[in-house]
Amino acid sequence: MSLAEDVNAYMHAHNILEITQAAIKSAVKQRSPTPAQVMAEHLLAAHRKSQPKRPLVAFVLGGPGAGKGTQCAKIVESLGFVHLSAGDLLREERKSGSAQGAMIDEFIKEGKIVPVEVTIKLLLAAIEKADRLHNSKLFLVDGFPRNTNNLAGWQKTVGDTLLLGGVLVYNVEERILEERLLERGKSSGRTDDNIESIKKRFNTFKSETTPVIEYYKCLDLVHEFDGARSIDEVWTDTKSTVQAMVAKYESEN
Ligand SMILES: Nc1ncnc2c1ncn2[C@@H]1O[C@H](COP(=O)(O)OP(=O)(O)OP(=O)(O)O)[C@@H](O)[C@H]1O
Ligand SMILES: Nc1ccn([C@H]2C[C@H](O)[C@@H](COP(=O)(O)O)O2)c(=O)n1
Repeated sequence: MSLAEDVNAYMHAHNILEITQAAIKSAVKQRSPTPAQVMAEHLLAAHRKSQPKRPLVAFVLGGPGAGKGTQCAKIVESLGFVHLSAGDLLREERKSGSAQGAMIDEFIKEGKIVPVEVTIKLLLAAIEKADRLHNSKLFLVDGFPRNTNNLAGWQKTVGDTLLLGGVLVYNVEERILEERLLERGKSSGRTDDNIESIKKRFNTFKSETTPVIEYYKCLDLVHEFDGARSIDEVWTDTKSTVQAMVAKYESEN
């Protein structure tokens, strides 16, 4: 095959003429003073759309009892997300009775954050299972990343293979959180819904989770909510934020 034939075959196989013409059309249509930029953006968007869809992840953070699980349940019901709670996965793993289970038990009672190697394995297994069995593409990762160790583990293991659409953060003052958790503790059976563990969890949230939220604020990914309002009021804001996140994801992917 001659060089010219080889080039023609490559251009034909990859639709290069059609792709280029569409990029030129969009620059001309806009009468843009910077056509190269418009064409580059058009080509990039076309490339993104041609790639397999990366799942969308929204992290959900806030103090203990801020209403993360409550709002996640509503997002699942109304917007079709899969909800993965790091705390629930750890509590489930604790039941295994292994040495790891005993370690998790101790960390939870002490309000400390379990090393990320344990948590990330559980989260990724759950994401892969939902993607494989149900082709799920929308995930809420609740209670993660809780500290810089969680954050570094996510970046190292997941990186850009999943698309982080945003971080939902529920703000509620400690006095209200304490009331909610003590009330929940009457029936939850949780080993950390008692006043000693609650105080430790508050300290961990302030010293370890707040810096992670600040980090994501710098990346302009944080959506904050006043979580002290009624469940329905918080939901109204949550719903519109998550709907906008999904709309952006669908249009760009
Ligand atoms: N907006 C709200 N107003 C009043 N009570 C609420 C509100 N949201 C949640 N609750 C109640 O507060 C308790 C804690 O809520 P939830 O379990 O959703 O919080 P969480 O942030 O997931 O907690 P944790 O981090 O401890 O798992 C529950 O009993 C729930 O019913
Ligand atoms: N990323 C995480 C999430 C949770 N844990 C442990 C420590 C928490 O106090 C506990 C309960 O979590 P919650 O249900 O309140 O989200 O689980 C952790 O170590 N790492």
